[in-house]
Amino acid sequence: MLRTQAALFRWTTRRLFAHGTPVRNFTIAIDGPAASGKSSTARAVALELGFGYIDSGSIYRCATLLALRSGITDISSHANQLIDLINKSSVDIKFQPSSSRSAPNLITGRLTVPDVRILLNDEDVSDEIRKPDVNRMVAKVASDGGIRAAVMSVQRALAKAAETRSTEMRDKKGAVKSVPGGVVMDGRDIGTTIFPNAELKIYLDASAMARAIRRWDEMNSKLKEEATKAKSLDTSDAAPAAERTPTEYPSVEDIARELEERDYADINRQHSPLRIATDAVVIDNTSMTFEQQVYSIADLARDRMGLERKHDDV
Ligand SMILES: Nc1ncnc2c1ncn2[C@@H]1O[C@H](COP(=O)(O)OP(=O)(O)O)[C@@H](O)[C@H]1O
Ligand SMILES: Nc1ccn([C@H]2C[C@H](O)[C@@H](COP(=O)(O)OP(=O)(O)O)O2)c(=O)n1
Repeated sequence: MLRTQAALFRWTTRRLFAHGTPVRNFTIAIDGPAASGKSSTARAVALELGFGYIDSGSIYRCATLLALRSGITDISSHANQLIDLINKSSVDIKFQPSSSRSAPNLITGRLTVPDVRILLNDEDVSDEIRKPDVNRMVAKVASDGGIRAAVMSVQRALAKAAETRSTEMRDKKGAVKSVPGGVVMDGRDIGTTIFPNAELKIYLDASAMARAIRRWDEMNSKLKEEATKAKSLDTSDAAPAAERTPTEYPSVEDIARELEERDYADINRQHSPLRIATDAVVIDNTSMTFEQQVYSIADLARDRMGLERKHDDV
C-alpha cells in the first residue's frame, strides 16, 4: 500500500514538474467592487489565454430573480425557501468567445470582449438579471450565509466544468512544455473563499465616479441600441432614449449612489465580505486603458505559467 502511494507520489511529482511547469489547471480570481471592470476584463483575459470564464455574480443575480419571481421580498425570513428554489434550479453560463455581439469598440480598443449568456432553468435571463430591481436586491441576497453556501457549490461546479485542458506546447528553445489550461472567475470572494489557492489573484478597483460614469455610458448605449431597434421594427415598445422620463433614466449621481450602497453592503456583510486577498495583485484602473489592464493580467498569468510575456510594449 505504502509502496503504491510512494510510486503514485513520484509519478504525480514528475508529472507536475515535467518541463518545469505545473500541469494542474490555472485559476485566475478577479475580485473588486461593482463596475470596476471585473467581468469585461475577465472575459477578455480568458479569450487571450484560451481559458474558460465564470461570472460568479450572475449566480447571485439568478438567485435574486428567483426570489423576485416567487414574490419573496424579505430575504432574511424566507432564506430557506430561496435556498430550496436555488437547489431545484439549474444555472448554466455560456461563454461565447467567437460571438460577434461584442466587437471591439471605443472602450475596449482592439480587444474583443466575448459575449456570455446566463441560462436559468434553460431560460436566457442575461438581460433580466441586470435590471434595476435585481441590482437593488442582490446584495441582500448575497449577505445570507445559507444562500451563499448554496450558490457557492453551484459556482465551484460551474468553474470546474469551464476549465480548459492543459496543452503541450513548444517553448522558444523548441522544448515541449506542458501549459496548464484554466479558468478565469470574477466576483467578490473568489480569491479569499471560493479559490483561496488560485494561481493568480487580481483585485480590480477604480474610483466610484469613474465606475458610475462607465455604467452610465453602458446604460446609455444600451438604451440607444434598443431605441434604434424599436424604430427599425416600427413598434412603440421602447421610446427613443431622448423621450424617456427622468425616472427611467438614472443620472450618474444616482448610479454612483447605488454602487456605493452595494459596495458598503458587500464590504460589511458577515459572510465572505469583499476583501483584498493578502496575495492579490491590486490594479486601480481609474486611468488605465482597457487594453493595458487586460494585457498586464494576461502577462502576469504567462509569467506564472513559465511562458514568454507578450505585451511588454503596452
Ligand atoms: N479601463 C477601463 N476604461 C474604461 N472603461 C472600462 C475600463 N474597464 C472596464 N470598463 C468598462 O466599465 C464597464 C463596467 O465593467 P464590467 O466589466 O461590467 O464591471 P464589473 O464586472 O466589475 O461590474 C463596462 O462598460 C466596461 O467596458
Ligand atoms: N463572488 C461573488 C459575486 C457577487 N457577489 C454579490 C455582490 C454583488 O453585489 C452581487 C452582484 O455581483 P456582480 O458581479 O454581478 O455585480 P457587478 O457586475 O459588479 O455590479 O453579487 C458576491 O457576494 N460574491
